[in-house]
Amino acid sequence: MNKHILFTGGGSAGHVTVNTALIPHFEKEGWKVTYIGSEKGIEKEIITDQFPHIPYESISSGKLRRYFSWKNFTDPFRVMKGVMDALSVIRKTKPDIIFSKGGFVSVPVVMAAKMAKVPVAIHESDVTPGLANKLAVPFATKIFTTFPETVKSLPQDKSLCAGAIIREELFKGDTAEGKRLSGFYEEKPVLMIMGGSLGARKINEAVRGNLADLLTQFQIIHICGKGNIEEQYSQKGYKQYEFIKADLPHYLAMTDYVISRAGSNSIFEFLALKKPMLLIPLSREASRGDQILNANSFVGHGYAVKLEEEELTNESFMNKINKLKESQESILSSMKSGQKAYTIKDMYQELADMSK
Ligand SMILES: CC(=O)N[C@H]1[C@@H](OP(=O)(O)OP(=O)(O)OC[C@H]2O[C@@H](n3ccc(=O)[nH]c3=O)[C@H](O)[C@@H]2O)O[C@H](CO)[C@@H](O)[C@@H]1O
Repeated sequence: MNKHILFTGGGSAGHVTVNTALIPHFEKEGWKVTYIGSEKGIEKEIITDQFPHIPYESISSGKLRRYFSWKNFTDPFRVMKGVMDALSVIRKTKPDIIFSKGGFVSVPVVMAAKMAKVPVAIHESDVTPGLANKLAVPFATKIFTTFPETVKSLPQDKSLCAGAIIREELFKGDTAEGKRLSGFYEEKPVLMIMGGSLGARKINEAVRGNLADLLTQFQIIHICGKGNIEEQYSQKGYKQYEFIKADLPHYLAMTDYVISRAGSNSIFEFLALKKPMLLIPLSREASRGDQILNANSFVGHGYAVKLEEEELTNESFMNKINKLKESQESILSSMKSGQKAYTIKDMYQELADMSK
């Protein structure tokens, strides 16, 4: 009988892309795949769009907030309902292993897996574990991390660094196709701006505030997030997108420099594709500060230039872009001798060995 793996993870694309990287390999090896996500999260759109044939099971899920909200009182009940929903999917589908990429929807699934005695692997992409994965750790059989330093803050007997798991299609981009799609045929270098999978208002403002100056130096692909396209800025050499799906590899292939938030998956993708990057991490005010640690680690390795959001002004933005251009050679040379990560095949083997 075919083996069966159940994936979970969602809330933002960063909690889905590792799953989308692994799913095709499991299918190629003849495994049956099921996905558990929330009814309204971005994971539903990504999974049902890329893998329409895979059963997508929605469960109830609360949001894990670090701030006061009346919903904090009702959400524990949603999480409990989520555990019961997940348990019923697990009992019905009988997976041999569960792989969780984190995000709040994954917590009930990991809890239910322990109750159903199914082995669970979780993957943590950031330097410090997110709240969802922190809650999941006691229920996990094994924990894989992207950054080597993360293992120190986890139970040693079940944690190991696998590195970033990167979608194979990202390496198959075609520069000519990127140029055709964007209509960029000038000699100027291409700058891609990616404000995280959900966009970033402050970065969008800095780009638009300096647009005339930037366009003298670059052709620009600006991924600005859902609802953030501002048509009045559209012009030759400046293309705006809410989110790029299947064509992302082509746009990346023609890209010379990147300006980005410091979400773990994105920055490891830029590293793997050798794109010098200016990182503007999500501030400590708006998050637990994980992106600042991710960015510091990359600056420390010589892969990136960093600008803190608190210091972001039109002037500092342009200064850092100049620094990025000046550092191109040294960044590319650091990237050549970078950390080696697990391949999709290595990760497949680890998970296959863990399954019942
Ligand atoms: C606001 C927030 O909570 N951010 C977190 C979230 O970031 P976020 O969801 O932004 O995640 P990442 O930057 O890690 O990954 C984004 C993924 O979306 C893909 N992509 C992005 C734009 C696009 O147009 N098309 C596309 O396919 C990227 O290639 C990448 O694979 O998860 C990361 C990994 O846990 C964390 O480090 C971030 O702190």
